Amino acid sequence: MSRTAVVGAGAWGTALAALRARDGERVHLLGRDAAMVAEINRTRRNPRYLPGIELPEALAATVDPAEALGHATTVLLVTPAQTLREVAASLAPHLAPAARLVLCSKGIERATGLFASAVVRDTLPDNPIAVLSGPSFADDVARGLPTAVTLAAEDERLADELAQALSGPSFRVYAHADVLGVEAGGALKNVLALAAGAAAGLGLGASAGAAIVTRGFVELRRLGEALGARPETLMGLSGLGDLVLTCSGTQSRNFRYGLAMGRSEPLDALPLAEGVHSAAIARRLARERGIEAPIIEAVAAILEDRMPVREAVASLLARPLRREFDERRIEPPLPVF
Ligand SMILES: NC(=O)C1=CN([C@@H]2O[C@H](COP(=O)(O)OP(=O)(O)OC[C@H]3O[C@@H](n4cnc5c(N)ncnc54)[C@H](O)[C@@H]3O)[C@@H](O)[C@H]2O)C=CC1
Ligand SMILES: O=C(CO)COP(=O)(O)O
Repeated sequence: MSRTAVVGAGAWGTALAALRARDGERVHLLGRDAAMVAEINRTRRNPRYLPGIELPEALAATVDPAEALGHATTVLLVTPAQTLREVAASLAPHLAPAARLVLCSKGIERATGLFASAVVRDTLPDNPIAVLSGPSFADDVARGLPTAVTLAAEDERLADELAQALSGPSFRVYAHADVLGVEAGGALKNVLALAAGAAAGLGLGASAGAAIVTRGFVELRRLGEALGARPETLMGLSGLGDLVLTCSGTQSRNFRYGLAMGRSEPLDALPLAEGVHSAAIARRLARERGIEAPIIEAVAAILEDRMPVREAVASLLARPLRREFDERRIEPPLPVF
C-alpha cells in the first residue's frame, strides 16, 4: 500500500497533503514548528499559510521525521529551493532507500547553480527521484479547483506510476521524462513574474505585461534549451503554462513581490518569492552560456539595488531593435494533447 509523507508545512506542502488525504489516504505532514503542527491537528486548519481552508481528518501533522517517514513509500519535498540540501540531509536517516522522492520546489540552488533533482541526488543518491511542477496555486489546489501539472522522472515507469498515484478528481498529473526541462521552467518563470509584477507596480499597463510574458518566454526558452531542456517541455504546463499563471496577478507571491518593487514599497515582510533567490544565479547561467536574457538581467540588477525599476524599463526599451525570431530556426513539434 502506498503511504505518502509531505515534508514542509507551508502553503504548497499543506495543499498537497490535503489533496492526498482528501482522496482517502492517511498522509503525514512534516513541519518544524511544534505549535503550528499542534494547531493543524487540533483545528484542522493552517491559518498562517492556507487561511480559510479546512484540512481533512486523514492529514496528520508532526514534527517527528521518524513518525512521518518511517513507513512512507512516497515522500514529497516541499520546502524552499535554498533549503533542499539541508532538508534532504536531515531526512536521510529516516528514509527507506526505496522511498520515492517527489521534489516540488521551484528554484535554483544559489551556491551551485543546480536544480532540485541534482541537489537531492547529491545527498540521497539511492532514492528514486521525480519532480512535480506546473501552474498550480496552493490555494486553488487546496480548494479542490481543477489543476493540471507535470511530473517528470528519468525512469518513465516511475513517472507514470507517480502521475497515476498523485492524480485525483480535480488534480490532473501529466507524466514526463524531461526532468531538467520541467525544473528549468519552474525556476525561471519566477524570475520573470517579478518583472511582470514590477511593470504592474509602475502602472505600465496590460500591453507591457503581455510583452514581458512573451519576451520573458523567449528568455526562458533560450536559457532552458541551453541548459539541456527539451523545447516542447518549455512550451508545456511546467514552462509556458506556469509562466502565464505566475505573471497573471496578485495571487502569485512572485508577482506581488515585483509589484512592491515597482511601487517602491517595503519588501522585508513579504512571503517567500523564489524568483528573488534565483535571479542572480539564472543571470550567471545565461552569461556563462552566452545567452541573451535582458529581462532576467534587469530583475537581477534591480534586486541588487544596482538599478532603479524605472531605469531598468528604460534600458529594456532602448535596446537595439531586432527581428522577433530567428527564421532559420526549425520550430519544435507542438505538445501532444
Ligand atoms: N505556494 C504555491 O502555490 C506553490 C509553491 N511551490 C513551490 O514550493 C516550494 C515551497 O513553497 P511554499 O510551501 O509555498 O512556501 P511557504 O513559504 O508557504 O512554506 C515553506 C515551508 O518550508 C518550511 N521551511 C523553510 N525552511 C526550512 C528548512 N530549512 N527546513 C525545513 N523546513 C523549512 C517553512 O517552515 C514552511 O513551512 C517553493 O519552492 C515554491 O516555489 C510550487 C507550486 C505552488
Ligand atoms: O508556482 C506557483 C504557481 O504555479 C506559485 O507561484 P508563487 O510562488 O509566485 O506564488
